[in-house]
Amino acid sequence: MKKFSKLHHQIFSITTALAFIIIVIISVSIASLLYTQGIDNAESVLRNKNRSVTALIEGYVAPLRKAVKYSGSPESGVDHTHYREQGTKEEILSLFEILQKTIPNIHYIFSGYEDGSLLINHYTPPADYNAVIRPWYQAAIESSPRISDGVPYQDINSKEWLVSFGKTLLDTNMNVIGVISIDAGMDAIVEALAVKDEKYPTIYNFVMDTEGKILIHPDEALPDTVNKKIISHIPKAINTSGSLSYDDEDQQKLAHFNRIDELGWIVVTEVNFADIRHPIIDTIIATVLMIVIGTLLTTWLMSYILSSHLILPLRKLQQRVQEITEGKDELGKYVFPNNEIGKISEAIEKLTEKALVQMNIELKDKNAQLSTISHTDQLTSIANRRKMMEVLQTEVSRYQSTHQPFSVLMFDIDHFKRVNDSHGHEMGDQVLIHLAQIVEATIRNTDTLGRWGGEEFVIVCPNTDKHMALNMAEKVFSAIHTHDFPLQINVTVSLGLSEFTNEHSLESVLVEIDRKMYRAKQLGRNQIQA
Ligand SMILES: Nc1nc2c(ncn2[C@@H]2O[C@H](COP(=O)(O)OP(=O)(O)OP(=O)(O)O)[C@@H](O)[C@H]2O)c(=O)[nH]1
Repeated sequence: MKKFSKLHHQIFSITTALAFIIIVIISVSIASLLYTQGIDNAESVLRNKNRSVTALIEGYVAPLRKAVKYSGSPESGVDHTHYREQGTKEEILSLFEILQKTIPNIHYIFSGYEDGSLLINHYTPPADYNAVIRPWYQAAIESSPRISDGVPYQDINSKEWLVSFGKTLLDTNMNVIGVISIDAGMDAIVEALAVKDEKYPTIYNFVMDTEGKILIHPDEALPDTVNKKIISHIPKAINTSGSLSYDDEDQQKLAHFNRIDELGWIVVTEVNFADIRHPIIDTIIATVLMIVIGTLLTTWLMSYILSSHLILPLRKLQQRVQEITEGKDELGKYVFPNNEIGKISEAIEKLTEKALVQMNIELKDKNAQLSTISHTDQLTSIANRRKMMEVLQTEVSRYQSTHQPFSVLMFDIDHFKRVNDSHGHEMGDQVLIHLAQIVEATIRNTDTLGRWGGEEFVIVCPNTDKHMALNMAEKVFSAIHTHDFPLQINVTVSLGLSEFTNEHSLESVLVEIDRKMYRAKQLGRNQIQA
């Protein structure tokens, strides 16, 4: 039972070890897959957000820039070279009015001229106002002949953030005569940049210029500061976009950027790396946990099924073999399973039965040998005293039930000591053997000769009365007298005999015969006392 439990334990251990190997392999593969996928997902979220914000900015800015371009070009029907003339001034202001109505995002549209004058609707500049020294004017001069980059600034009165686009006005000789500029509110852009993401709460967007100076940022403290770390990772090639990661104050960041070079802006969408790592790790833990539980349950179930298919038949087989070897008369019902175990069971059973039969035969032989040994005198090979007692008891019992006569003879070699002393003990043995053979050959088949001890012999003669016993004794005497013993040793015996009667018991008849034999000795030996 213990061995089978061990087998069960081994199957369990092996399958569990296999399960762990499978778990480790699958878990590592799935974890790396999930990690890569998670990062890819986060990158794609960043990319899409960045693209949509960029598209929104471009969509917002495009009409403004077109308006700047248009209002400074001859297609507008206004000739700025005559900006000092009242008619032209009115035409310009009327154009500004129309554009402002057509494009609601325009906050201010105005033009400044080399003489420092300013043309703008609904605003009268102070007397000392000089357009030429204003930042928007300077920016347009710097960018000339193209439209200046979007320059964000905060309105002094309303504190509102605005972005300004300006373009130089040129005469036919390509000399600068002034600058036309449009200011637009940035609320829509700021709002678009500030939109949060549910999955990654730390995602935010911001805009910087090509030197890394932050132009628009949801954190109001950051505009005008320079982010050197990210700008060093962004390629210089114009209108490029891509993903990057960098370390910002112990925070690893993942970012996507989009250069809008006609504005001189770079739109960046970034997220704290920890923010994307956490959900990925959560997913990995949940998945690995499911794999562990699933694999362990499956393998344990398999181990249980395997064990019950393997161990149960083996247990039954063990029980069966035990019943056979213990020699149970009635064996329990046993159905041989229709598989290799069933075949082994049958073979073992046959083998066990065969071995048992063989064992029984050998046992019988051994018992017979043992019985012979225990009833035979080793030297003479005739019955020993134990056997003779049994024969006597049988005869006494028979006598008691049938009253058929039986007689007992007992004889002892005369002066046997002298034989030993003069010829040696081995010669004495030879004499004993010869004597036994002679007497055995003389008596009837139904009589039993036995060695009573030493040089004493007993003959039990069934169906023999005293008269017949005397005849038997004389025959024995004559045989001994006529036999040629080795070394011409003269062998005689003294014999006592009795017929068993009603007055006798086994003990008393033996005592009586022994006395008769003693008397024969005393009367000179070599004689019969009946
Ligand atoms: N060689 C041999 N001698 C035996 C055996 N058993 C008994 N003896 C000897 O038989 C002798 C018996 O001697 P005693 O009892 O003195 O009798 P005895 O010499 O035969 O003289 P009586 O019986 O008086 O005629 C002893 O010397 C025993 O050692 C045996 O198996 N082999």
